[in-house]
Amino acid sequence: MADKEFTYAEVSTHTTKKDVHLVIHDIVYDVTSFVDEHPGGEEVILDVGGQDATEAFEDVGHSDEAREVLEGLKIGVLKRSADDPKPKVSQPANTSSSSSGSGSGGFGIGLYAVVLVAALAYGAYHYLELNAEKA
Ligand code: HEM
Repeated sequence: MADKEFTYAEVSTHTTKKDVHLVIHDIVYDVTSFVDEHPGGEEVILDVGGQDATEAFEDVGHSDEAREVLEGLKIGVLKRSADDPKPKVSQPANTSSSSSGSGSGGFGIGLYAVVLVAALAYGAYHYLELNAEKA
């Protein structure tokens, strides 16, 4: 049977003690029945109710037993969409433009060097040719 898909917007409407969903590793859990039993207290779960609790859950270093409980609470998977709150990802937007800028600068200097060497070689060739004619 295919997993039911939930959007982040749907999950975020379940935030009360009587109805709390959360997301861990892109899986959606209905933890309503477990809130009262949670050894770490109900507060911490309600704090991340309706949100992505992956970091909170993993930071504690929950046991395999905790993961088994989690397995039983699964109700579906998260269907990500463009306007979801994004996990923190550094955007190297400036890096690419500045590196291409310095790249073309480097190429420019290289090109000057090639032209200069060619001009010197051409000059030297003519100089030697003139000297040869004189002799
Ligand atoms: C539905 C998700 C969760 C389940 C099934 C769950 C389950 C458990 C279980 C079974 C324990 C006992 C220790 C262990 O077996 O690791 C525990 C402890 C604990 N949990 Fe959770 N937990 C969940 C979510 C969270 C979240 C989101 C937090 C947020 C910080 C949290 C914080 C803690 C803490 C601090 C303890 C340690 C309590 C103590 O040793 O006094 N848990 N959890």
